[in-house]
Amino acid sequence: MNALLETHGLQAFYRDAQALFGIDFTLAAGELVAIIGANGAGKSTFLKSLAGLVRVPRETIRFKGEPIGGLPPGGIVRRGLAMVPEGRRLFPSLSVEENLRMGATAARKGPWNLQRLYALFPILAEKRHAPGTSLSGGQQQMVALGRALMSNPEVLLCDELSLGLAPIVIREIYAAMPTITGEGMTVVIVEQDVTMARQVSQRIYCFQEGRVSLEGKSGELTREQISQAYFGIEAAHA
Ligand SMILES: Nc1ncnc2c1ncn2[C@@H]1O[C@H](COP(=O)(O)OP(=O)(O)OP(=O)(O)O)[C@@H](O)[C@H]1O
Repeated sequence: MNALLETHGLQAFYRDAQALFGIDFTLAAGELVAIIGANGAGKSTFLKSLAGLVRVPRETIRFKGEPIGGLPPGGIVRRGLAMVPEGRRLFPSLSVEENLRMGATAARKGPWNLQRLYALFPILAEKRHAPGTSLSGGQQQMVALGRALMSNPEVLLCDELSLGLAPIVIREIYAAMPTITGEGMTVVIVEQDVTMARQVSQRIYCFQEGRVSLEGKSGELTREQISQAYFGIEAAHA
């Protein structure tokens, strides 16, 4: 596989506490890859490492062959990786449109602009002048996703888009993925909803206690393989 993004032996720490223990990961251009795993498995830490929010050694992450580990977050966005953080993190004092414009500060060229986003999520056009935090959870997630797209990334990193949302709203958000990937975007999602992860992704990595416990094509992994990798062998036999 020709890797667009790869990690080799990626380790990450919070002070003395180790959260990742040598993650090997590859992402080809145009793929949608899902990372699943139980709470505390290290999924968010992994995405944050890719986005420059957790400092890691330079050589452990390569984007287009160039080492980018530990670069400042702004430099990583300018290179073409954007993250949709867990919990949306909108700017509370800004309107929907102002929140979206904040994503465009990296000034990368590409197909995404306000007009395209409003076509993707028409409700955001209706609410463009409302404070971002006055929206429903699902609408806020659309703003968070839109804000990341406004930087016209090559790789979109999504941390738990479905967190706290009703199933119908989760489906609505994920319905936008084919349009997003149709533009040639490469996507990594962290997703607790394993059924949704299997449906939307081509490949899955399962993390367990800071390590990759399973990797494979989403359509080929069995439920048993996934639950063993997710919960650990003892729980799977319990
Ligand atoms: N800011 C932090 N300071 C110290 N330890 C942290 C911090 N953030 C995460 N950790 C620890 O790192 C490990 C991995 O956490 P992480 O949030 O990456 O897991 P996760 O798989 O994303 O879980 P969740 O689904 O709950 O978000 C856990 O042991 C967690 O307690």
